[in-house]
Amino acid sequence: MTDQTETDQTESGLARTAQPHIGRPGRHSAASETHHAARDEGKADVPPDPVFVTDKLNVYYGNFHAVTDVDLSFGKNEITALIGPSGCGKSTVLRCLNRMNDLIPTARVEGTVSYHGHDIYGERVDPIEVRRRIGMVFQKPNPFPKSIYDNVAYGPRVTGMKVDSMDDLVESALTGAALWDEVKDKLKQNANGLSGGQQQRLCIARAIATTPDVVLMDEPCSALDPIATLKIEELMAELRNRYTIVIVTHNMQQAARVSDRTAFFSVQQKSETGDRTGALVEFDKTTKIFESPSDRRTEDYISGRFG
Ligand SMILES: Nc1ncnc2c1ncn2[C@@H]1O[C@H](COP(=O)(O)OP(=O)(O)OP(=O)(O)O)[C@@H](O)[C@H]1O
Repeated sequence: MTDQTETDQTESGLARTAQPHIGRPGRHSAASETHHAARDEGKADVPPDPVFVTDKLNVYYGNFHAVTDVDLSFGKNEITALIGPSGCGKSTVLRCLNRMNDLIPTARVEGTVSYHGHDIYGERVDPIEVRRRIGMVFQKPNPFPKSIYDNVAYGPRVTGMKVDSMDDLVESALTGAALWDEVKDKLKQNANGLSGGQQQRLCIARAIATTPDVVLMDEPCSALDPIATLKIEELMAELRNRYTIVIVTHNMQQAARVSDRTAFFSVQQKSETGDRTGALVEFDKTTKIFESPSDRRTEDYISGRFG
C-alpha cells in the first residue's frame, strides 16, 4: 500500500481520497478480454463499463467447493441482482467483491476479482481499504448500539477519513439514505429506537458515509415489511445515480423491479465427483432474464417450477 500508479487515478476513486492503490493493475486485462469477447460474439448483453469483473472465481469453505468458475461483470451505476435457490452461492459471490469472505477462517478464494482493473486479492491490497470503497448492507439491520449520529460517523472516524465537517458528512449521508428528515431532530438518540426500515436506511447511510463507489446489499429487505421495502427500493433507484449496486435477493419481483441486470445461479452436480456446487447459469439484462431467458433452468426458476 505505498506506490500510486497512474491507473489508480482513474475511476477507482483513488484520486478523490488520495489513497494508495489497492491492487496490482494488469490482471484485469485477461478478464476484460474475455468480457469483450463475450460481447463481440453476440452472446448475453454484458455491461459496457464494468466496475468489477470476476474471472474463474471459485470459493471453497474447507474442502467444500461452494461456487465454481463464476465469470461475471458488474456495470457502473447499474443495479445487478444475484438470484437463485438457497445455497447456490449468491452471498458467497457477493462477499468476494469486498473480501468479506476473508473474515471466514475456512474460506478460500481462487480466480480473479478485478475492481476498476485492479485485483482486489493482490498481495499489497489492504482489505480495510477495499471495504471502505465497497460498502455493504446486510440482511438484518445491524446498527451499532450508539447514537444515530455516531453510527454514521463511525466509518469515517475509524478509517481516518479527512473530513472538513463531520456534521455536514453525517447530514449528507443521512440525506442520501432518505432518512435525514425523519431523524434530524434526534441525532443523539440511540439508533436502536428506530423502526426496522429506518434502521436499514441508517445502515445504508453508514455504508455511504465512507464515500464508497459500490454498495453491496445482501437481502436488504428480507426483514422489512412491504412499506419499508418499497422505501428501500425507491432509495436504491436514487442511489444508482451515484453508486454501483449489487443486490442479493430471494424476491424475484424485487429483482425484476429494481435491477438493470440479473445473474441467475443454481446448484449443480460436478461431473467428476457428483459433488454439489454453486454455478452461474445465466447473466443478462433483467428484462431478458425475466421475459425470454436463454436457459431452461432460468425459465424453470423464474416461473416457479423449480427452487
Ligand atoms: N461460513 C460457511 N462455512 C461453510 N459453508 C458455508 C459457509 N457459508 C456458506 N456456506 C455454504 O456455501 C454454499 C453457498 O452458500 P451461500 O450462503 O453463499 O448461498 P446463498 O445462495 O446465498 O444461500 P441463501 O439464499 O440460502 O442465503 C452453501 O452450501 C452454504 O451452506
